[in-house]
Amino acid sequence: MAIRRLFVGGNWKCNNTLAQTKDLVNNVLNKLHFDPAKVDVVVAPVFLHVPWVAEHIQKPVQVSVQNTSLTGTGAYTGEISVAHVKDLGLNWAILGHSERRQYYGETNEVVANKVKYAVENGLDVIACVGEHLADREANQTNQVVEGQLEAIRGKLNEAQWEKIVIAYEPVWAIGTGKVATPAQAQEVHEFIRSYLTQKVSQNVSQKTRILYGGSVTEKNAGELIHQKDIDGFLVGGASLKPAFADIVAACNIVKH
Ligand SMILES: O=C[C@H](O)COP(=O)(O)O
Repeated sequence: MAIRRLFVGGNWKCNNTLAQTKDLVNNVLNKLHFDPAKVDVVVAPVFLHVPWVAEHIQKPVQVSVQNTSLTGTGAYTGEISVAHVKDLGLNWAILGHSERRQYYGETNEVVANKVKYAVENGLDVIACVGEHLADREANQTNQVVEGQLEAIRGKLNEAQWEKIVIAYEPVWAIGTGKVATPAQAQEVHEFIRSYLTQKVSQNVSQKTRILYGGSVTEKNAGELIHQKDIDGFLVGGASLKPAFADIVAACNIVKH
């Protein structure tokens, strides 16, 4: 089995005043202790705070955006293009988060096109997938996740998967305190890995990091990270707190 470097993403969503962001960077993120050979740590502030964070955060913590435009630069009022992200020297974007899908009408097709455009223009992408509670109750979890992955797969060639991290985030577990059990998360992660083996390649399947997201805290991170196919987390609420340091510490390991 390939050894995959673990990954902890902090998705700050639409939270924090600039003062709170500065406090989080100065007092939590710039005091993290981790080995970048073992774990990538990537945080995604609101767009307006990204330049300040990018300038003041200490490496090896990296900075991501939470969305990018489907288009390049030009007459697209309100959008932020991949070129703007690259211009700040940043390399990461979260795309297809369920909140983008749910509140901003991003379909599988839109998400896949954004992923393709971002990857072709040099970004690494945290591509989010996950089912709603009704899907899970109707035993449709795998079908929903497969549909989301199929749309993305249709736009990428095999080499481009090197720039993809998948985040499995069951919508019913996001911000609800209802974390998936380690067994529930592992089951879907295993499904995603086997999807990659069958539909892309064994090599991509072994190399691609698959993150879990949904009510991850310092209390459950330790057990979740030891599941075979969980390669890290995309953390929402807890990434705004000092507890984020404990989640990073839980992932500062080499999994065999
Ligand atoms: O992107 C992060 C996920 O939506 C998880 O959010 P949460 O940790 O607040 O449940």
